[in-house]
Amino acid sequence: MPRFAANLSFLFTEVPFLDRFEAAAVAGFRAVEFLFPYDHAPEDIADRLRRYDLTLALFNLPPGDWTAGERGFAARPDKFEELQRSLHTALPYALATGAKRVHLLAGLADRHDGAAALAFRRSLAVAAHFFAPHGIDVMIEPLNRRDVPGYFLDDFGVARDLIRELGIPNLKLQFDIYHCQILHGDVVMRLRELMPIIGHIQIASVPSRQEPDREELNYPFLFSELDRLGYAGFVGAEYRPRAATTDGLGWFASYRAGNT
Ligand SMILES: O=C(O)C(=O)[C@@H](O)CO
Ligand SMILES: [Mg+2]
Repeated sequence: MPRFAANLSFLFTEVPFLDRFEAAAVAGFRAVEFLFPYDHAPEDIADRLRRYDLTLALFNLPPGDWTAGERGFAARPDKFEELQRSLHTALPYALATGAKRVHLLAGLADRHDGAAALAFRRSLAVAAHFFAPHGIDVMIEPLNRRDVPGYFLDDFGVARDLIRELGIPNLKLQFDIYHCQILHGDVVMRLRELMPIIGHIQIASVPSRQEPDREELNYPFLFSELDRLGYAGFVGAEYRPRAATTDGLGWFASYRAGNT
């Protein structure tokens, strides 16, 4: 049975960020993830995790100025120093919380631009080697072009080839099923092919990015496929609830008891 993590940047937004940990625990989650913890001290986040007996599955490295549209800088040759600083910003959060996965955002850049491609490879290697001594895996996640126009990493095949070519053991794929379905479809065949390099999975309905209980994808089938494939990692619930978060947790009810 998949181990679900509530994404606290998307779910339980009815309450302030630090109160979402309790809300997730009360709803039956044993793990959480979120985009950015940087408005809070690492100790405050670690305290909430301890208090509610939650595992932090994943968080993102700093993205730059998110409200101004920045989406990271791994593929930005002009922002290599910022990328290096971002690793040092994130590390205390990972150490304080015990998180074993971080997501490295690629940034907005042309995938066919040679300098951007080179910068991306270098950033992946630098980030993976930076986190390796701490037992932390670095994820890269292809994002669909409709939600994030101009994002450098918008193809699962490109991500796969890069991870395989670089061959760094703690560099892995963040397989967001929502993005995969929009970009390529054929989700099950891709899960089967890519399982050896997948470090984290996320879910949402397609196309609305809401609860994984209707629309294009048959999530109960996908969850049992993850079991058949022996996936032992986390599945992040990264969707925008249609109404109150707790009203939309019907999809989770039958998994709740087994979510240890
Ligand atoms: O948008 C997504 O999907 C994510 O997982 C985010 O972390 C990208 O910023
Ligand atoms: Mg995602």
